[in-house]
This record gives sequence, structure tokens and C-alpha cells, in this order.
Amino acid sequence: MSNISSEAAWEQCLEIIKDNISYQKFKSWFQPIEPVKLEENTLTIQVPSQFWYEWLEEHYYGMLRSTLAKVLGDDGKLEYSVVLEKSDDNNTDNRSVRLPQRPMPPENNQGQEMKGYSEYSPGKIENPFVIPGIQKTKIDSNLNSSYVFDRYIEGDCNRLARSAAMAIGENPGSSSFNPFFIYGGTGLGKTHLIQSIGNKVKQEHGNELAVLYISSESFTNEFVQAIRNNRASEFTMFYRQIDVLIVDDIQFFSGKEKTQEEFFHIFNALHQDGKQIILSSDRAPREIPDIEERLISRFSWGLSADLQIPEYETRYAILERKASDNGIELSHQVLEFIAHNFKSNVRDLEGAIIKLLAFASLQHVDEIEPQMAKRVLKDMIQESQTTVSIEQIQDYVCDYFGIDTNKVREKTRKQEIVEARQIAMYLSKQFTDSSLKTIGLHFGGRDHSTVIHAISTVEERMQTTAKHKRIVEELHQKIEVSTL
Ligand SMILES: Nc1ncnc2c1ncn2[C@@H]1O[C@H](COP(=O)(O)OP(=O)(O)OP(=O)(O)O)[C@@H](O)[C@H]1O
Repeated sequence: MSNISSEAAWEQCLEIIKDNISYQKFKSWFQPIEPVKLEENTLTIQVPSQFWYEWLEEHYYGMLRSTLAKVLGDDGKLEYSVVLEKSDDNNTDNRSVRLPQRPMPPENNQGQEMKGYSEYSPGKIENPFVIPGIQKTKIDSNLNSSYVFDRYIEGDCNRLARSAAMAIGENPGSSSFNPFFIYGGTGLGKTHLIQSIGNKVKQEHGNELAVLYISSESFTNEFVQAIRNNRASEFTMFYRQIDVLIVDDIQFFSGKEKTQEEFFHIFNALHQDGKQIILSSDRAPREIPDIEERLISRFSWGLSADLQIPEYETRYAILERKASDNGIELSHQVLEFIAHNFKSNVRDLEGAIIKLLAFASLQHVDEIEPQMAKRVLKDMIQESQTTVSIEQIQDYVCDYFGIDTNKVREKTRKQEIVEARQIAMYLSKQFTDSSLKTIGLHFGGRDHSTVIHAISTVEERMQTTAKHKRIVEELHQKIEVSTL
């Protein structure tokens, strides 16, 4: 291969590069480069500045490697000649800076991966530690700009976590909430919340503070690659200069001893320097299996806060907000229907809104009727809502009275619990095909005569007390909406 000229080799490289990036980027970053020489399969190119070299290395390393492999073969190498301006006279002095010849990961080693090549993008941090001594202003925080506090609806389920997160966003590193450990089930808003902190810090402090969001999976992969390429110390160096380090889904560290050890050292260094550490996990620190005790105890140094499944009112408020963010207006009945049927997490609520949005725009529908919503979302609702379950009725009734659902299943004889229990039994008879015996079993194993007594008590009270009648009718209507 090296019997061609450097010009010809670089020309071939440019042809390939041109097909893989936008014309604007090609023009800005590649056209000004001059080929200098080609010796023993090492192509030297001249770039206008040190910064230029760093930029190419940071953003186009993978693409340049693959391109070189295509043009010069797998052992093709690239060397940069950086033009250094001398300040005392107008002469220029050329200095060569070697492109680090890291081995490519196996799947890219063939030099034939151009089709799948994508440029550096958030969510896919390409070795952010590639340049030793990287300036903080150049660190891509990898934050999603739509994950902000303004869009994070507050409810009982997240109040503590949200307010602590806001305090940290305003003054990172200076509170006792360090580390800040958020945990909770899937789709409950951990990523949104921890990224909101990062975005708040960026908003308040601009580039003064280096913020980095990374999933623990990416952290692990990068660390493994760093070890493979003898760049572990650069990896550590990079992480030690971060001011606000946000690591998502830390449970993935489970069983990865080397990564845990590395993270332990980074954690200590940052914590000692008063840098803020924010972590998320699907469970509480002590419940993560196969994590070193010394890390677990550090995770608990600051503040741990959990995110609960949102209660009905919060689900409703989230839906209202998501609908308006998406430019779709939904009636109270439709919002109520979704809030009652999508209970397990916020991601599902969002999914429901998006499905309705897609339906409305494809069908050119201006207003979504409850019946329509029910039809469109039918597949997404796990249980068939045409027959509401006894548990759901218990939920509706307890929501209404503001009591814990478990209470109606227990033996408690407190007046308000007894009343809620009797109404729930009455409505269970109205809305389900269940026998009196089955209904009784759902209410803490009571027998059928207790259920008969409850039903007749409710019917009697409805005839004698207007307030009682109204309550039962309201609940009846709510359940009816859910079974539309
Ligand atoms: N309180 C909230 N207000 C508004 N949107 C929310 C709220 N909680 C979660 N969301 C939205 O729900 C979706 C899922 O949230 P997120 O990805 O943060 O969950 P997660 O807990 O990190 O889930 P996983 O553990 O599966 O990664 C996101 O689009 C997020 O914006």
C-alpha cells in the first residue's frame, strides 16, 4: 500500500470520510488538512493547531481508524503534524504529535464498520478521557436538556427526593447530601431527577463546573477498554476532575469487582475534594447484591431518598402536563381513565399519551373521547377493564377516602375503615361477577354473611343519608369511567 503517494492516500481517505459525515463538518474539519508524507504505512497529515488535533481525536477517532484501515490496511497508522505558531517571530515550527494507536474493539477491528459509524453523541460517550489534561469546558455533560425540574411533577411519591435534588442543583458539593442516592423501581423518574440536578448546575454555573452524567454500564465499559489499552490512569485522571459526577443505575456495578474498586477510588477523591456525587439505583444501597461493603457504606454517607409509585393525583397531574407538553388537550374523563389504569410507573403514563397523540394525528381527530381512548389504549392495559377487579374497586374506594388500601383487607374496626370496606364490598357486588364468598375472601377472609350485611347497610344508608348516597354514586361513576 505504501507505494502510493501521501496525497493519493489522503484523497482516498477524504472520499470515505465525506460519505460518513455532514458536508459542513467535512468542510470545516477535513478539507483544511494537508497530507505530509506516507512512510511504512504511516500517513502523516498536517493540522492547523493543537486544538484541531484534539478535536479530531475526540470526535473522529473511530472513523479515522476505520478509514485508515480501509485505505492502508489494518496496520495503517496516522501521525499528526501540528503547526505551532512562534510568538516571537513569524516563523512556523512543525511538531509531530503521534495519534495514540489504541487497538480498536474487536467488532471494529476489521476497518469495515463505516456504515454503522456515528459521530460522538450524548448517550454514547466515546472515551471522554481520550485527551490527557482535557479542559473542563470541553467535557460533554451528556445531559438531556429536557430533563429539568420544571418538568418534574411533584407529589407525595417524590417530594423529599425532589427538594433535596433542587438544593443540590443550587449548591453542589456544599450540602451534607453527598453522595445523593436516589432509588426506586423502573420508570419512576430517577434519570429525569438526577439529570435535572446536572442541568440546574449547568444553568447556574455554566462551564465553571464540570458536570458529567454517565450510566454505570458505560462507566464499566469505558473502564474495561481503558485497562485493555493501558490507559487506566488517564481514565482515573479524567474522572477526578469532574465537579458533579452523576452515575445512573449503579446496581450494574454488582459483581464487577475491578470496576467497583476503581469507582471506590474515584469516589473517595471526589468526596474529599468536596465534589458532588449523585447516584441512582433500582434498589436501596444495602439491597444491591455483590457490592463491596466499603462502597455500600459510602453510598449511605449522604442522603438516600426513594421514589415511590405515584399516587392517583400525581399521575393525573403528570398526565395533564405531558399532554400539554405534547400539544394535546385531553378531557378530565380521559385523564381520569388513564390515571386509573396506568398505575405502575410514569413511563407507562407517557406511553399512553404518546399513543393517543399518534392516534389523534393520524386520524385527524381534534378531541379524544373517553370511548376512543379506551379503544386505543386497550392493548396497553394489562387487565381487561370491562370487568373491573375487586382489588381495583378497593383502590378506588380507598383513594377516595384517603386511606391505605390494606386497611380494608385487615380486621380493623375503626368507623371510617368499616364504612369504606362496606362500600367497597357493595361496589364489588355491583361491578363484578364474584360470589359473596369470593368477595369476602378479598376483604381479609370474611364470610359471605358479612358481605350480605355490608351490602344491605350501604343500601339502607343510601336511602336515609344524602351524603352517603352522593359518595356511593360518585364512586360508582368513577368505576364506570374506568370500565368504559
Ligand atoms: N415526576 C415526574 N414528572 C414528570 N415526568 C416524570 C416524572 N417521573 C418520571 N417522569 C418521566 O417518566 C419517564 C421515565 O422516567 P426515568 O427514565 O427518569 O425513569 P427511571 O426511574 O430512570 O427508569 P429506569 O430505572 O427504567 O431507567 C421519563 O420520560 C420522565 O420524564
